[in-house]
Amino acid sequence: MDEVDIEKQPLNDLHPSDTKSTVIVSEDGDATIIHPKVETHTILSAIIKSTDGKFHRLSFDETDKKLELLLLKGDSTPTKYKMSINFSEIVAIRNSRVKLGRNGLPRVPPPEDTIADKKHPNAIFIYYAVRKNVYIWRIREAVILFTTTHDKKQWIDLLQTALREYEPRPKSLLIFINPYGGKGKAKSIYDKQVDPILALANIKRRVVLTERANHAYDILQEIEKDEWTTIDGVVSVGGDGLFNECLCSIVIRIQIENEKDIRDINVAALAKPPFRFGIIGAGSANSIVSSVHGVDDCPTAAVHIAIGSKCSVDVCTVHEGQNLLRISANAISYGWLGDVLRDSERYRYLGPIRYQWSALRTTIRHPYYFGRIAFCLNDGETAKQIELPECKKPCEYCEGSKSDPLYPYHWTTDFTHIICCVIPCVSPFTPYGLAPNTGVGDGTMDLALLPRVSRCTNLSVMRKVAMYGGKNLASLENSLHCYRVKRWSFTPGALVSPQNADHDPKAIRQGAWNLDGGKLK
Ligand SMILES: Nc1ncnc2c1ncn2[C@@H]1O[C@H](COP(=O)(O)OP(=O)(O)OP(=O)(O)O)[C@@H](O)[C@H]1O
Repeated sequence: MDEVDIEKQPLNDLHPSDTKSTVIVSEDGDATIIHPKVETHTILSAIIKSTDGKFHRLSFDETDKKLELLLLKGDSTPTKYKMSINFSEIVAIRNSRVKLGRNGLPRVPPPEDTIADKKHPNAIFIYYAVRKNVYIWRIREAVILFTTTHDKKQWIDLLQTALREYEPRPKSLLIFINPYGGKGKAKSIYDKQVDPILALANIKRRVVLTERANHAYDILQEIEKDEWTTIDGVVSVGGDGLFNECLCSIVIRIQIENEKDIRDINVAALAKPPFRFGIIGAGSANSIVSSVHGVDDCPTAAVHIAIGSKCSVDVCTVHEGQNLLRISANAISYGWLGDVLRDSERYRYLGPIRYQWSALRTTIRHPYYFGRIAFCLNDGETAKQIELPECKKPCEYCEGSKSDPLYPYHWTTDFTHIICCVIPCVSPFTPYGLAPNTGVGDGTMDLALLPRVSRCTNLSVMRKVAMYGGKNLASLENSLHCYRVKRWSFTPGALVSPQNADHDPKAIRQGAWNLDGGKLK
C-alpha cells in the first residue's frame, strides 16, 4: 500500500430536493418555506492494514464519535464485513501495546504512552470494552497498522484528542478503599483488578485508605472547593456501607451548597450531586453494585467506571421527627432481618459467614415487633390494589381519633418483617433480588410487610426469597403484603398506652432498624 489518505466527507450528502420542506401560508397569503435542518457528519477515513495483512477502510465519524473498520477485497473493493467501535466503549488509544492477560485485563498499570511500540512502530492500539456474557465485561485489543509514521502520528493525535475531550469519560477520581470491608481484600482487589484498568484509561486517581468508620464522610465534607469542583467521580472500594457513607456525605454537602434543608421532610426534590459515584464491590453483600450491574465482578465495575457508563440510582432519606437520621440507596429493614443485620455487626471478624450465624441466633430468639405502619402509595398505584388486613384493636387511626393526610393507608399489628427496598437488592443471599417490583432509579420503593408468623413460616419465606427472588413471592405467601410507596412511616408500639403496657410487655419492645447509611452528625 503506497498511499494513506485522510479525507473529510459529509455523510449525509443530501441534495435540497431530497429533503421535505414545510410550506406555511399566512392569512394574507404570504408563504414561508421552512427547510428542515440537515445534520451533517464529518467522516475521516484511511486505508489501513490489520495484523493478518488484510486491508480495511478505517473511518472515524467525528460527530457520532464512532470508529468503523470495513474489510476490503484487495486494497479497494469494499466487502460486507465491518466492525464498529463507539467512543463510549473505548478504554484507551495508545502508541504502545499493553499486555492483556488471558482474562482480558491488564496485569499491571501500563507504562506511560510516550514511545511507539518497538515491534509495530506505525501501529495504533485500541483497547475497548466487550461484553463476555450477559453481565461480565472485559477489555479487547484492536491493532491498526499505518504505512507511514506521519499518517500514524496524524491519526493518533486526532483520536487521542477526541477521546480526551469525550465528555462522559471521567478524568479525575477520588477513590476510597475500606481495607477491612468484606474479607479484608479490598486493597488487593483494587491494586490487581481495578487500578490497572483506570491507569490504562489515563484517569487521575487520588486513593484514600479509610482508617475508621466515617473517615470517608469527613474527608468529603472537608475537601477543598478547588478539588471538589474538579473531581469527576467518587469511587468506593468496599461494601454497601462505605458507598452509603460517601453518598450521604456528598448529598448533604450538595444540599447545603444549594441552600436546601434536607431535614425538611417536605422538601420537593434534593439537589443532584454534580459528579458520579462508582462502586467496586469488595464488601460482603455488595447489593448496590449487584443490583446495578447484575453481578459484583470488580473488573466489570472498573471497566464501566473507565468508559464513563452511567445510570441513575434513587436515594431515600430517613427522618425521626425533625431530624434526618440517614440517607440510603439500599434496603431498610426492621424486625427479623433488621435484628439479623444488627447482630451480624458484632461478628464482623467472621467475614461474610457472620450473616448465617446471626440468622440462626435471631431465629432462635424469634422476634416480632408491635407498631403502626402508615404509607402513601406511589403515583400511578391505585387504591383498588390495596387490600390491607384488619388492624389490631384498639387503633387510633381506625377509630378516627387520629389521622395523617401524608400517609393515607395504615396497618397496626405485630410485625415479623418490615422491609423497604429502594433498589432490587441483589446479593449473594438474594441472587434474584429482594424487591418484588422496584428497579434501579425508577423513583419508587417497595414496602414489604409480614405480620407475626411462626418460625417455620418465616424461614420458609426467607428460603423462597433466596431461591426465587421477591418478584412473585406475594402471590405465594398469603401473609406477605407488598406495596409500591413513595413515603412511609412506622410508629413502634402504637397501640401501647400506659395502662396496657404492663399487660403486654412485648408491645413496647423495639427492634433494630438496619440500613447501610452513614449517620448524620
Ligand atoms: N478502616 C475502617 N475501619 C473500621 N470501619 C470502617 C473502616 N472504613 C470504613 N469503615 C466502616 O465499615 C462499614 C462497613 O464497611 P463496608 O460496607 O465497606 O464493608 P462490609 O460491611 O463488609 O460490606 P457490606 O456492607 O456489603 O456487607 C462502613 O459503614 C464504614 O463506615
